Amino acid sequence: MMVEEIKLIDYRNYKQLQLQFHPKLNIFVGENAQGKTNILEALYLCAIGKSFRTSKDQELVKILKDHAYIKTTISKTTDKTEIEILINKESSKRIKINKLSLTKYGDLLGNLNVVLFSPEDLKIIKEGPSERRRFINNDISQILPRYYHTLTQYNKILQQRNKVLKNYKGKTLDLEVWDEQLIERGAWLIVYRKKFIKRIAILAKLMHKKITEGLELLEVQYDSNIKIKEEDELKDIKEKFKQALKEIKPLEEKRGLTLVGPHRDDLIFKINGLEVKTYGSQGQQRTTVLSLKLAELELMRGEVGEYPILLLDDVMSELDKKRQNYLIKNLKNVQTFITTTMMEPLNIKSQEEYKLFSVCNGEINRLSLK
Ligand SMILES: Nc1ncnc2c1ncn2[C@@H]1O[C@H](COP(=O)(O)OP(=O)(O)OP(=O)(O)O)[C@@H](O)[C@H]1O
Repeated sequence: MMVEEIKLIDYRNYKQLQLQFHPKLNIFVGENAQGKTNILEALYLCAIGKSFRTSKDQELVKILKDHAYIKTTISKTTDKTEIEILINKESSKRIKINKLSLTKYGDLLGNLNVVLFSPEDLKIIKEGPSERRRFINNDISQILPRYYHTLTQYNKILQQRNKVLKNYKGKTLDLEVWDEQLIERGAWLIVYRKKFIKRIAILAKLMHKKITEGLELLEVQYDSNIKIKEEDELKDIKEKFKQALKEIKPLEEKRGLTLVGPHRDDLIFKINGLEVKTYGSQGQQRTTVLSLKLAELELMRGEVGEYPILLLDDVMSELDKKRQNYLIKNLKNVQTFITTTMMEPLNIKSQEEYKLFSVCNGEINRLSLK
């Protein structure tokens, strides 16, 4: 799939903008704080429905304005889709697909698939489990919108269950109603995470092996606090989740919190048997993320039948020459959007293969390289 065109009105530092994109490679070059990432953010917003930088939609509206408008035209092998988002500073945003308003924001997912790679992604390796869960959730939700709906329901039930636990005053607690619902949704989420992680692990291992010319073996493992096994199916997972809740109940009553379930899942990354988070060098951590991103592209293509678009926000300068070349070489069939402050690291030869845009203070001009 590809984005043919974007229109922005009063979005971030753009007053009015209309751009036609190249089907393969689009490069945004400019100094710091000119509006390069804002373009990538607008594309991401059309795919996921929220920014990757803020949870506050009002921040996306140009200062001193009341509304922001974003429109993208997406073309796929079989059809075209128009996504429009109107953000009002005072109320929630409105989304339209082919002129029809969406009632549920989750229905946006799957219309435009995206993989984002930014320096922030190192958090997937370095920081706490919530970053890794976000990575898993974002990806599966794009491939399988039902996953997003189930996750939303699970989180609501979890909140309610936690409220009951928090108000526990030493009486016998009857959590059965909450447990049933939690297990129903939670086990389903675990099944899909298990499938997703198994596939991403195979692909990431392959990518990593190629990038490191066979020197490093990358393993991605699912770390669930419900002791599930490879062969477990939905009914086994439900049973184990139920048992785990039963065993942990006294501690949950003491702590006033739900302590087992997919909201506590994690991922483990290992290179040649050693955990990347603890023992990996900066370079190994970056390469692990690169392998993961390339794996995401392949996985989405396998599921959706078309490559997602790829947003590379300021990451090229962080990779060494070998990895940059590997990345560019592997993106032949993927519509890619790159932001950069310098052109040199990109090492792209033919002008036919890309569109180059210069970004300066919320204005964009097309450039050609001499
Ligand atoms: N709501 C807003 N209204 C007006 N301007 C905004 C708004 N939000 C951000 N900006 C401006 O957008 C610019 C930042 O844009 P962006 O994050 O795209 O920069 P960039 O070109 O990617 O920079 P860098 O190379 O430093 O990452 C800043 O000048 C900031 O003041």
